[in-house]
Amino acid sequence: MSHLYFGDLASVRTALSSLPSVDSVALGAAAERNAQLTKPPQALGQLEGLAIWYAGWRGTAQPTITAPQVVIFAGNHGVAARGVSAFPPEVTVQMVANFNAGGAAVNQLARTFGAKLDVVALELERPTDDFTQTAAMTEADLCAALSAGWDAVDPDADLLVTGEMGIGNTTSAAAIAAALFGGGAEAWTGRGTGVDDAALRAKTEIVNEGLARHPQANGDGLEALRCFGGREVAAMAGAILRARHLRIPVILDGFICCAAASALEKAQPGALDHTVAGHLSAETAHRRLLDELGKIPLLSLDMRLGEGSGGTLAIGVLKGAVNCLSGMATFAEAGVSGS
Ligand SMILES: O=C(O)c1ccc[n+]([C@@H]2O[C@H](COP(=O)([O-])O)[C@@H](O)[C@H]2O)c1
Ligand SMILES: Cc1cc2nc[nH]c2cc1C
Repeated sequence: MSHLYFGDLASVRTALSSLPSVDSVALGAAAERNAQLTKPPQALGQLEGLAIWYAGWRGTAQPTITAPQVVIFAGNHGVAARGVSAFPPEVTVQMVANFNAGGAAVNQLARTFGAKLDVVALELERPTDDFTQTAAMTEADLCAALSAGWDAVDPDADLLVTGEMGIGNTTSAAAIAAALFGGGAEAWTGRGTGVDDAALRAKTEIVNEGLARHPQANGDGLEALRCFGGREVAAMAGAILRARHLRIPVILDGFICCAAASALEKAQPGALDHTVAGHLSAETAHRRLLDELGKIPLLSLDMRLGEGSGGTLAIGVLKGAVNCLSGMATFAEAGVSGS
């Protein structure tokens, strides 16, 4: 096997405990610039804070977004054999082919907003173990998935969206969220790709079985990732962590992406300060998860596709916000009278 960035969980913990923080000088300079732009105070609403946040992480008061990267991680889940999805597990590899051929929704959205799209398939022929029987992953599997995510981030990107494809992964995400935030399986289990009422009841029971089998995952971000999977979920966490070390701001996608991000936040509070929530998914527990993370979604369009689609759509909002901060004239420059 080729060299892994994370050889063991101790190295992951080291990466989590050495996070760079925002550039407070750039943050202050961006806020000062924003206050001088030709608009009534706060008239651009949430776009103002959004652009200032981006400027702080990029270390400049007049940033631009010219190299956004979308990465879609794909993985298969042992628990999918329990009938937790409305679709069969082979859809994961079939959709990877569709991403690579340019035929998926996220391909169109990435092109619309000038983002490059990378697809990373993670051992699709070797699903994780069924988490009701045993941990979804070994420590070595978890380190490999986190490393794949870490390695997938382009150091030259100036914005990252992490997305996923994995039949069964709303079951995995529900278990992670329940382990990290409590409240029981009922609070976190939803319809995913669209299961009916009977399948939703069975899915909820499966999440409960998993929680009962892995009590040591409660409140423990890395252990929850390992026990409940999947590889694509852990890889998103690895990518979000790498982006932090590179000071690349991240737009989070839907429920599964936010479950992955939650593992980082639990392991190291503040680990998501370089991220924003791209959208509110129609997966019902996403709102609760965003509340736990203290994130306000940029968009709310009843999307529940995954594959980074909501986060990618939000690139347009962030680009608009940043272009206003960096491109607008000040009152003095434009000769416009202030209040
Ligand atoms: O992003 C979301 O909030 C989201 C909500 C529901 C479903 N999905 C996508 O649907 C798949 C998981 O659904 P399921 O029913 O197989 O667990 C996976 O490929 C996700 O990308 C994604
Ligand atoms: C067709 C299909 C496309 C997807 N894209 C992300 N998750 C998905 C799940 C399904 C079932």
